[in-house]
Amino acid sequence: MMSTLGGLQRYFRVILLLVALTLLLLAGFLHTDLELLIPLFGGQAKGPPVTNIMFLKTHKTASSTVLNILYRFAETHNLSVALPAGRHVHLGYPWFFLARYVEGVASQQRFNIMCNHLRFNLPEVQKVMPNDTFYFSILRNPVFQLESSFIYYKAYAPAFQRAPSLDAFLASPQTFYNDSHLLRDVYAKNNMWFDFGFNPNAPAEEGYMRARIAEVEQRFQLVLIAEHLDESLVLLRRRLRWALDDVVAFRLNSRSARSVTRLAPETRERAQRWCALDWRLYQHFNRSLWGQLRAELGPRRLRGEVARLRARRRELAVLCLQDGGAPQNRTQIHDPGLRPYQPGAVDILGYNLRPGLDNRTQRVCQRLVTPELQYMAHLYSLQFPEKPPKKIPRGAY
Ligand SMILES: Nc1ncnc2c1ncn2[C@@H]1O[C@H](COP(=O)(O)OS(=O)(=O)O)[C@@H](OP(=O)(O)O)[C@H]1O
Repeated sequence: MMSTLGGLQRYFRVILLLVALTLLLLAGFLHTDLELLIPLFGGQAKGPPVTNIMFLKTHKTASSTVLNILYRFAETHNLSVALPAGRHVHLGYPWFFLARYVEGVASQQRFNIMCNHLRFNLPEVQKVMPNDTFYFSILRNPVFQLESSFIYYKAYAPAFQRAPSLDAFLASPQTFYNDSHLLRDVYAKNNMWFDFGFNPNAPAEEGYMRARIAEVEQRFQLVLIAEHLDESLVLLRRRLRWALDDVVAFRLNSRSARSVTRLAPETRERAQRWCALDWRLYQHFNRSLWGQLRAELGPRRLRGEVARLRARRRELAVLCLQDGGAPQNRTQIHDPGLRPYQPGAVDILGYNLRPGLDNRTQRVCQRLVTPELQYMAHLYSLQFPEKPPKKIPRGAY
């Protein structure tokens, strides 16, 4: 009798193992999102997808790539976006955000998604966004963020105009940077700190920095890190309970290699000291991201999720993009609607779509590669068909 029971138990274990293996194989074949199966085994992913979201779009931090994710989600789910009013292309930046910078704010109670450039000002944001809004942002290593800003805003920021190079600027920043030019020079010092609504010229005192970082931590449920964008997107996806395809994105708004300057070690150290507030902010949230990843996923699961995200991105690149998926410079992008804004002499890269795509695929692919300004103008026309369409500033064409 005992041996018959033991035999039956073994038999059931083998059957269970076979069922689990079959499910895994099927999921692989059908590209099924395994997390959809996780609730069956008592895992996470409870509740509907999060649809009320505020993304603080910091500058030169991969934020246009994240914005594309949000615009696509808004468009495919018919959600309202708090877009800049009238002919504007951002929400009052570099002034503190005010609710009246949003188109239609008087007639619409609240919006689902807010993600255009603004300087963070919580009480005014709360006038536009619902109480249960998910707040998140993104930071990048301030050394590379500053290097990117220096080239991108060279012709615009007085501090950069006067400096012959970033090396020269950082060797003697006070020669070029003047507090009284703050509005145009916000890109020249602690720009991410400024975007969060803080004073970029404040002394880097420990107590002050700690207090401001605590404020950010209290309001923002997540801060992504550009150097670890895929890991960040895995976590974002978990928090928002979104599908894998919702967070897959191509790299947008990147410069050609010829526009990127290699920095000497002493220039990097100077940049860290010059942007000490940003440096502290970045270090804190980089540590915090990895702490959350360890606690919520662990290294094996994280590796798996990142691999799936990258595999899907490669698949979409093969499906959608011409030229083997490599980003192209402005003269090589055939469709003006896909050509990103080009400030000054910088070469900002974009993509060409593969010709002959069927309508549905074309729509999916086009959304993935539409630059920020063109996408904003498109959403604006959908949301406000009665208003004159947004004009894209010169430089995009
Ligand atoms: N996926 C991913 N991973 C890492 N880095 C990325 C990614 N996507 C964009 N980028 C880089 O982000 C820079 C552009 O940042 P933004 O889009 O925030 O710029 S902007 O403020 O909206 O103009 C720009 O940096 P630079 O090329 O150094 O200028 C992009 O290359």
